[in-house]
Amino acid sequence: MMLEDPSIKYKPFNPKINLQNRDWPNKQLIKPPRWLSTDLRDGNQSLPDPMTITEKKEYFNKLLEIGFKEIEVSFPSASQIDFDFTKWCVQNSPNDVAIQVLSPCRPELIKRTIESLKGAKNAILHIYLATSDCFRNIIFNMSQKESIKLATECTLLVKSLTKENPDPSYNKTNWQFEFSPETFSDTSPEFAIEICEAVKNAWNPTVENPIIFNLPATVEMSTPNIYADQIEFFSKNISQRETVCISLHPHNDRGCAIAAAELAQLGGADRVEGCLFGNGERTGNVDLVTLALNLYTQGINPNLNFSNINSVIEIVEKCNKIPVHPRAPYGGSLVVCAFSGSHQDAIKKGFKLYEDKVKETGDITWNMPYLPLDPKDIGRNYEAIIRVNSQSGKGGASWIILRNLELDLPRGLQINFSKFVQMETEWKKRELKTNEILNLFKEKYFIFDENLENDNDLIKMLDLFKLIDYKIITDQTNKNKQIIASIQSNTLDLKLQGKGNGPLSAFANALSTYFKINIDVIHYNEHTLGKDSNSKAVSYIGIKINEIETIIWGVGINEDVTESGLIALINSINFAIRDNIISI
Ligand SMILES: CC(=O)SCCNC(=O)CCNC(=O)[C@H](O)C(C)(C)COP(=O)(O)OP(=O)(O)OC[C@H]1O[C@@H](n2cnc3c(N)ncnc32)[C@H](O)[C@@H]1OP(=O)(O)O
Ligand SMILES: CC(C)C(=O)C(=O)O
Ligand SMILES: [Mg+2]
Repeated sequence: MMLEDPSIKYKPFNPKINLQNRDWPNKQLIKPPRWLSTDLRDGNQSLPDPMTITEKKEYFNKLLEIGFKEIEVSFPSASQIDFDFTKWCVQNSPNDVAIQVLSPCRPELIKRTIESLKGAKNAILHIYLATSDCFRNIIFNMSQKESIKLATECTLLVKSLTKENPDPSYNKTNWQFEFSPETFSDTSPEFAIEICEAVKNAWNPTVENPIIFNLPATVEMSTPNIYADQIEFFSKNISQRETVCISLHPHNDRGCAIAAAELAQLGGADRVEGCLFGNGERTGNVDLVTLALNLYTQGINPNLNFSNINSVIEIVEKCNKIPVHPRAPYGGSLVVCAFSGSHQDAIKKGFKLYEDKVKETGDITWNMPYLPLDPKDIGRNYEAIIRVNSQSGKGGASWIILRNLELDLPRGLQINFSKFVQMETEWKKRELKTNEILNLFKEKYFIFDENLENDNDLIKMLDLFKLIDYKIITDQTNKNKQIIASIQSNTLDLKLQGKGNGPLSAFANALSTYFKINIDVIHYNEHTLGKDSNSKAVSYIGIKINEIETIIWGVGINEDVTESGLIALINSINFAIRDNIISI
């Protein structure tokens, strides 16, 4: 049960950090960090079913494809799979990629770990020892002094077995060394410096080959500004800073890992360790996809390529056996979808302006309501952005019609169609899929293809009038038009005649006479469909019958623009017959 007064059980985190004049709040991120993927180690160790070798290989190859140059591939002393996979990496990783492996500060495990790297071109040997009071007291019963001694001895052991190892199987490797004062986020800042100074002295790094101090938020203890302070304090107080690479390893216990990683980079960090989509112990490691794409949307190349994010998600889900959350930043399946009407309206208008601007000026600067990233940049198409349910407005359905049928519906027709869509979503109590919307549109406005059997059955079932033939005669004296047209339904075969100042008004008059109604053409517009010489024309017509307020819409498509208008008019009559506005 939650306590009414949690302060009797939980104390506020206070790292007692002595940082005067902190610099990080005035800085901005201007370049990407060195990235390390720990998917195959920290991510893997947190899975209910750790990856098989086959899965690890597949994952590793995807990490290479994304562009990772440092990959923590295993904990070789943990299992034969990890050991064997490390050996596979030694054989198969490209020359410019460093494989990293982890071992606790336990000499026998360090020896086994280094064995797995025999023959590697580039390797990072990573050891860890928890340094916080809590861990030292509860787990190891070790004083600060004893911890420094163990860390130093283990570093010297690593040194003798790696960069100072005379064995030719080891001395050709380009060795880097990483030390993690595990639980750094809960460690006294002064003690973190003290133990890292001892390790640094033991390793003896150079500017060309710096030591990596990985400063993990093993457990996220506080708001991200505190982590940034801890990193800035470390960065300002560690000696020979130029021989040190400061690495971050934020976990996400409080849900702030992204912010912590970003602010801590401002605090002076050079490198970030994390996992794709934030897999990892408990609430996970920091999500490298989000960090990288956050940089990208600020105009900074992150050096990681997520041009085909779906292929990344596929591998991550398959190998981790954990789904990527539909709302995961950037990658989640629902992230580039708008269901709500006002969002759809804004996105639709934004796209229209953007596409026109690109066409006219070549300027591709992105400035889109609700979409911080162009979905195409990560391999997503625009079709899926707008989806339609009961929360949608006219813009959503008309976007889908535009994108799929190339029909740029006039506003009045959009409003008219959206009422049918609304009824359908409420009746079905769910989202309408693209095909359902397209079929609904075709059915409501009779956009049938006579070459399709199904469509032909519908034409017959609905008893629609079709335009069979027509002739336009121009009166040479007053330029008026006369139309002689044949229209046909299942039961009727009609020859109609009418006059007007154009083919449309002549046909409207012919129909008015036959149906004994008054037809007013209130709206007409047309555009071409497609871009080649065989393009068809589409016409949209809005009519009023007997001065009734409701506008009845018709759509017609034909190679000939005049004929498309006549078909649109016939379809508006079909619409009126179906809705019992006129009877035959
Ligand atoms: C924060 C992190 O993610 S750290 C990485 C954690 N990852 C893993 O643990 C995955 C792989 N681990 C394993 O396969 C196993 O735990 C092994 C092979 C490392 C060790 O297995 P075991 O020898 O059976 O020991 P066990 O797992 O029970 O570990 C506890 C022992 O290690 C000691 N230990 C724990 N952490 C550390 C450390 N950082 N440095 C040194 N010793 C440590 C404990 O004090 C304990 O010693 P004790 O048995 O004398 O009390
Ligand atoms: C081993 C270390 C770096 C770790 O995973 C952690 O502290 O979270
Ligand atoms: Mg970790």
